[in-house]
Amino acid sequence: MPTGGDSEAPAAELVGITKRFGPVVANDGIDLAIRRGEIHGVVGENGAGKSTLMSILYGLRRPDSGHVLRNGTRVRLRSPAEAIGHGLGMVHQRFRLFPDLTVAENIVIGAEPTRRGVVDLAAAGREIERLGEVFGLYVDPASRAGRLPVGVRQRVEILKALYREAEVLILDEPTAVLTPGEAARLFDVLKTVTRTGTSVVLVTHKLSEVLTATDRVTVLRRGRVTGRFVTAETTADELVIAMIGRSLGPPRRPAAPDGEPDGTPAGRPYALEVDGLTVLDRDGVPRLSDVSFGVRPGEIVGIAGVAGSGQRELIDTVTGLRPPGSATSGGVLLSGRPVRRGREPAIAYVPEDRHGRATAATMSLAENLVMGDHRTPALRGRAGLSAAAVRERARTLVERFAIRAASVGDPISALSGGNAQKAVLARELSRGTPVIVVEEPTQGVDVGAQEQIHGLLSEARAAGQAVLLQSSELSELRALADRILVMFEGRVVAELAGDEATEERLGAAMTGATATPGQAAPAAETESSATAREQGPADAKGTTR
Ligand SMILES: Nc1ncnc2c1ncn2[C@@H]1O[C@H](COP(=O)(O)OP(=O)(O)OP(=O)(O)O)[C@@H](O)[C@H]1O
Repeated sequence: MPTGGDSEAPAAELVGITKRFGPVVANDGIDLAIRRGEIHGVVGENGAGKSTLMSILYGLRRPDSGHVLRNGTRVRLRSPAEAIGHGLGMVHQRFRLFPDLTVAENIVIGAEPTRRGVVDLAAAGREIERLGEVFGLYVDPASRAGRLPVGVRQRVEILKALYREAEVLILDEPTAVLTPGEAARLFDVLKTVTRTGTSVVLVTHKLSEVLTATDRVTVLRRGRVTGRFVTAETTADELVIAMIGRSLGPPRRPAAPDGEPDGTPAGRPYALEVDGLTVLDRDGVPRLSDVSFGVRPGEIVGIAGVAGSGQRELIDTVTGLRPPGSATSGGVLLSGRPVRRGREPAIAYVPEDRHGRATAATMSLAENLVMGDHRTPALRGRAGLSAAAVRERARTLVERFAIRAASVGDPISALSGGNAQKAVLARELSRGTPVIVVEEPTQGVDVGAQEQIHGLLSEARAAGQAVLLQSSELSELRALADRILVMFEGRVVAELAGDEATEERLGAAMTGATATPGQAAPAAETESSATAREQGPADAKGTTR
C-alpha cells in the first residue's frame, strides 16, 4: 500500500491474494504494493509463500481469491505471456536459455523483429546493444548462451525481460548462483534499471542484500505479511523477528567433541584420508594435482576456493561418484581402507544439487527420507519395505529436524526449497556414518534454518563424525570449520586454522596469492588465475561450475 500520501498508483499491486494447496494456505490474504522505480525486497522463512506469490504475479499460477493491479488498473494474468504483455518480467533462479542459441536469438525468441517476413537478427542485435548501453548490461549478442559464465547468462535473462519492455522485474534469489563480485555488478545494474522507472522485486534469503540493495521490504511468514519496512529505517534483527518470530542466537563455535575438552582430536587416526590424489579430465588435463589431507573423527574440515578449483572433482572422488575411467593416482581411504566406487556406504553425502542428486521429485517425502536405507531391518516388513515403518521413521525425522510439510506422503517437490534441503540433511546426518561430506548446506535456506543446520553439523562433530564441508560462504566456513583448506587450480594451496582464517587471508589464498610452506605456489599465470585475480579476493564462487 503506498504510504505518505503518495497519489501515484503503484506499478504493481497484489490485493488480498489467497492461494491454497490442499490443506496448505500458501498465501493468506496478502497485500503487496510495488512502487515505480523501487527495489522491493520480499523475504521470509522457507515455505512462507514467496515463490507462490511471485508465480501469481507472473501469471504462472491463479490465486483462489484476490487480484493484481498494474498502474492502478486490474489485470488478468492467466499465463506468463499475459504477464509479459502487461509489462511484468521474471528472472528465475534456474535460467531458461537455450545453450546452443546466441544471446540475440535467446533474447528475441518469441518476440522476433521481422523485416519483410524474415527474422531481422541485425535489428535485434542493435536493440540489444542499445538496451545494454542504457542499462549498463553489455553482452555480445553473437556469443552462444551455453558458453557464458553464470553471471552473464543472468544478464541475458534480464535483457530478455527488458527487451519485452518489462516495467516490473521479479528476481527470485538472483545471487544464489553468483560470485560476490557478480552479485555486486548485478545490484549496480538493478540500480541503473530502477533509475528509468522500472521496479524490481527481489526475493532473497540474504539479509545483507536486503539491507544494502532495497528501498522497502515486505516480510512473509506462514502465508501472511508480518512486516513492512522502509529499509533505511530497519535493522537485520527487526527483519529476523518478523521472519521467524525471534532473534538469532549469537554465532557459536562448535562444541568440543565428546571426551575432548580442548576440542582438538589431533591424536586420533583419520576417518577420511586423501592421499596424493591426482585426477585428469578426458583430455588428460589435471583437475586435481597431488591433493593430500585428512579429516579426523570429531573434526570439521572446510574446503574453500573459487569455483572450478577442483572442489567438484575432489568431492566426486571422495564420495565414490566420479565416473570410472577418469585417470587418477593416489587414493581415498576410509579408516585406512580404500573408498568404494559407486556410492560409498560409510559416507553420508549432502550434495549442492539437491534436485538432481539428492531427491526424487515424484516420490513422497517419506520415501525420500528413507532412500538408501531399504536394507535396514527396522524398515522391512514381510514383503519388502514396510509402509508403516517408513512413515513412522519419516515422522520421527520430520519432527527431529523441524521439516515443515503438510504430510510425509506428499511428493517432496511440494516442499519449499529450504525444507527439501532439511529433508536431505535429515536423511544423511541420521545415518550415523563415520564420514559426512556436505556441499553448500545452507544455499537457499532461511536464516532460522541456517542456524539450525549449523547446529546439526556441530552436533555431528561433537558425536565424533568426521565432516568435510565445502561452502562458498566464507562466514559459514569460519563459523564451523576447525581447519580450512583452500583450493586453487586443483591443488590445496593453503591450510588455515578456523580461528586464524580471516576473510582477507582466505581471499588471498583463493586467488593463488599465497602458498603454505612446503607446497609449491601455482607456477605460471594461467587464464583462470588471471581471472581469479581480476575477480578479487571476495569472489568465492567463481563461474565455471
Ligand atoms: N505445488 C505445490 N503443491 C503443494 N504445496 C505447495 C506447492 N507449492 C508450494 N506449496 C506449499 O506452499 C507453501 C509456500 O511455498 P513457497 O514455495 O511459496 O514458499 P517460499 O517462501 O517460496 O519458500 P522457499 O524460501 O523455501 O523457497 C509451502 O508450505 C509449500 O510446501
